[in-house]
Parts: sequence; C-alpha cells; structure tokens
Amino acid sequence: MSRWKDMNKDELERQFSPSQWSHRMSEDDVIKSHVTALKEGTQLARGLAQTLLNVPYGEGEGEKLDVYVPTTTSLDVPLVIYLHGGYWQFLSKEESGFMAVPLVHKGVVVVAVGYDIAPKGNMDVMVSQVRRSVVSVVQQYSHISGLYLCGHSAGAHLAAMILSTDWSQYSVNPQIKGAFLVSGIYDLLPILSTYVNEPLKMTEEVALRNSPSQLVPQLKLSSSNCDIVVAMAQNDSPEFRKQSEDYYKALESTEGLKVTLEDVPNTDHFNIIEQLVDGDYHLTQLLLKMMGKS
Ligand SMILES: N[C@@H](CC(=O)c1ccccc1NC=O)C(=O)O
Repeated sequence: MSRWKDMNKDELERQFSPSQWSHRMSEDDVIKSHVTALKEGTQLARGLAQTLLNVPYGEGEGEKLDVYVPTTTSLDVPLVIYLHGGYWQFLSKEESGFMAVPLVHKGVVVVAVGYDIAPKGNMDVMVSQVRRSVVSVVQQYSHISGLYLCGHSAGAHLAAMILSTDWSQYSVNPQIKGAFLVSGIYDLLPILSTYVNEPLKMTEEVALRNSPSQLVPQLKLSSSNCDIVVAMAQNDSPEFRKQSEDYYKALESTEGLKVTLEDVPNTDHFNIIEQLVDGDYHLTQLLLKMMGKS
C-alpha cells in the first residue's frame, strides 16, 4: 500500500518540500542557511586541502569535478565521490567540497562531481554524467585503496543509480566498496505530478527507468560487495522517510548485500548533510569507519 497515491497535489507537494519540515527555521531561512553552510564549508576545504578544480570528465561544459587531496605518505588512500543534492535543479560542485574538511585530514581523497542540473540537463543526462564521472575517476586514480560514494537528496538518488549501473557498456567496471545514501529519493513516480518535475519534465517512462527502486536486481549484480548505508533524517517528511525505508527493505531482502538503515536523531533534510563538515558528527564517524579511517 503506497500512501502517496492517495494524496492530493497539495499534500504531495508538502511531503516533497523538505524546507517545510525543518524544526529549526522558516522555509526560506533553512534553504538560505543550507546554501551558506555548504559554501562556507567548501571555502574552508579549499583553504585546507590541495585542490584540483574543474577537472574535465567529459566533453561537456558542465562535465567537471573538483578533487580535494590529502597530504599523506600512506599507501592506504580511500576516495569518496560526493554527489550534491538540490532536486536535480539547484546547487553545484561549487558548494560541494564541505565534507572534505574532516576527511582530507584523515587521508581520504574527496571528489565533488558537477553535473548539468535542469533545465539544461534532464534525468537521463544527469545519470549518464555521474556514471561517466565515476569511470573517469577510476581511470585517473587507479592507485586508491577503495572507492566510495556519498550523495545527499537528489545526489543520493544519483549515487544509487551509479550502484545500479550495467558497466558492461563502459570501459571499466568500478568496484565500489561503500555508499552513503543520505535523505534520498529512490522512487521517482511520486514526484511526477509535483512542482519538482516542472523543470525536469520527466515522463512516467523516464521516471521508471531512472528509479533505483526498479533497479534492485541490477544493483545486486553490479554492487554485490558494496557496504550501503541508507540514512534518513528524524525530521525528514514522512514520505521522504518512507523512500529510505522502502529502498532499505528492498536492498535488505537481497542476499549478499551489507545494508544498514540509519535514522539520524535531531536532524532535518538539510543539517543531516551540512554537519559532515564536522569530524565528530555521527555520520562523519560512520563514513570514516566504513573506510577504515576512524
Ligand atoms: N522546494 C525545496 C527546495 C530544495 O529542496 C532546495 C533548494 C535549494 C537548495 C537545496 C535544496 N534541496 C536540497 O538539497 C524545499 O522545499 O526544500
């Protein structure tokens, strides 16, 4: 039984308006504060780490990524690829280096991927871009000790689509050791009739082929050795939380996968990811532990 099918448009749009569910601030303020926190964190990271900015991973203008490099003599250097959120229509890699602050300090490479948000890009384009960014990273950084993904909101959707890739059509087969999926959307059908889809203009067919919930068998084939953390905020809306719970259940019933559901207390859709700038934050610790770097 899915609840979203019984909702009128207003209720559905409320469920998929993360800013309406924060207990900390007004709708406008929580978004403003989110963008400021991500920007400031990214500036901090760019001051602390060695950076390679605007590295192309494809021919397109928007197909660039930023690399945050630790100064380390260790041979055990994991790499995390971060996919930013913003409903596939806001934000960019320019606000996406914040999580490098504690990670680079522990000897982890962080890569923030840029992709063409709507209306320039559409769902098929964005999914293709982030998949190709992973291929490019694997080719450039063959000496890393492990490849990990982290995505927030729409970025968690894109990370889940990467895990669900049939790599036979690509030049490499990336072995992703772990994935952190934070406050994501894994079934795109409920947003089809909402304001979120206005710039995306997805048809039902596009939504279905780009829904990780429909691609669990492919994920099982492609990412069978991957540690997956599905994290949701205590104050995410019920439908957002249901997206994480349902995806977790679909993955959990799959033999061989290591999947955990993290319900992060005292967080909302925005500060659940903003706090990755802090080395003491529960999810930062969990990510470091996953990479053997705590
Ligand atoms: N209408 C959306 C807007 C939104 O999700 C958003 C806007 C700017 C930057 C990031 C956003 N979302 C999550 O990363 C909301 O209600 O939060």
